[in-house]
Amino acid sequence: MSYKQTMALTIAGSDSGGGAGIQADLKTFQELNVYGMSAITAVTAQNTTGVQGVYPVEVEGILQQIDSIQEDLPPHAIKTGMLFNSEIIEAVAGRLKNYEWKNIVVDPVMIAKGGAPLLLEEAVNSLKEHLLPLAEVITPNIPEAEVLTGMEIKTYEDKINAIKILSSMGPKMVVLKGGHDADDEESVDIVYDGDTITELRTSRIQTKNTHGTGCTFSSAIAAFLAQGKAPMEAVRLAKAFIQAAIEDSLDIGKGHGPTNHWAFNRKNRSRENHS
Ligand SMILES: Nc1ncnc2c1ncn2[C@@H]1O[C@H](COP(=O)(O)OP(=O)(O)O)[C@@H](O)[C@H]1O
Ligand SMILES: Cc1ncc(COP(=O)(O)O)c(N)n1
Repeated sequence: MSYKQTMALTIAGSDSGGGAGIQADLKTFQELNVYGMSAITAVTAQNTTGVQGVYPVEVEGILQQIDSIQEDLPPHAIKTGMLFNSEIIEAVAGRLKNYEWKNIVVDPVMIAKGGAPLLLEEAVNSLKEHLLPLAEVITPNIPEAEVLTGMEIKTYEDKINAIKILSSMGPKMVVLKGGHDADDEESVDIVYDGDTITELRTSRIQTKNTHGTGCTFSSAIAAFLAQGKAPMEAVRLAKAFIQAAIEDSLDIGKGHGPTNHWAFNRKNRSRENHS
C-alpha cells in the first residue's frame, strides 16, 4: 500500500532542557504524525531556569544540513525559530528561496523567557528584509512585534496597527500572539491575512510553566500546513494544540516548566472514547 508520509523541517536552536527550540518542534511534529527533520542553528545550554550558554553553529554547517535534507527528504513545511545573527538569517533565507520551499512559518524568536538574547540586535533588519517576505505565516509575540515595527504596543488599536505594518513586510499571514498580556483573562491571538482580522480566544491558564509555548505553537502550525490544511485552519488547530499543552503543562525543574506535547492527542482520544 502506498502511503504519503508528511514531512516537516525545523531550522532552529537546540534547547538542552528539551522544552523549547528544536526539541519542542520535533516533539510537536511527532505528536501530529508528521515526520520531523532539523537543521540546528545554535546549541544552547538551557534548562527551566534560563539560558546558561549559546554556541552558534558555523553557517557552512547549517547550510549543509539544509542541503542534505533537500537532496533526499524535501519537506512539505518548514518552521524557523532561533537564528541568532544576520549571517545565519541571510544564508538560511537564501536557501529557502533557491529551493522554492512553500509553507514557511517564521517564529521571530528574540529573547528567552528568562531574558537571554537569542537574536543579536544587528540581525533585526536582516530578519525583516530577507526572511519575513518568504513566510506563509509569522508568529511574533508582543515584544517581538514591538522590535520589528519600532512601535510601542499597549492598546488594541496599537495591535491592529502593528499587525498591518508587519503584514506590509511581506508575510501572507500575521499571528500576533497574546501570551504576554498577563492581565487579560483570555489569551487572544490576532490573525491578519492582509484582508480580514480574526481573533482566536482561549481562557488564560494560570501557570508558570510556559517554557516553549511559542516554539510549540509555530511548529504545530507548520505540521498542519504540511498536512495540507489552509493557513487559517492550521493556526486554529495549533491554538487548540498549545492550549491543551499549557493546560497539562509539566511541573518539572526549578523554573518555568515545559508544555506537554502529549496533551492534545490525549484529550482528543478521551473525547472519542466518550462519544
Ligand atoms: N497562560 C496562557 N494561557 C493560554 N494560552 C497561552 C498562555 N500563554 C501563552 N499562550 C498561548 O501560547 C501561544 C504562544 O504565545 P506566547 O507565549 O505569547 O509566545 P512566546 O513563547 O513566543 O512568548 C499563543 O497561542 C498564546 O495565546
Ligand atoms: C533554543 C531556543 N529557541 C527558542 C526559545 C524560545 O522559547 P519560547 O517558545 O518559550 O519563546 C528558547 N528558549 N530556546
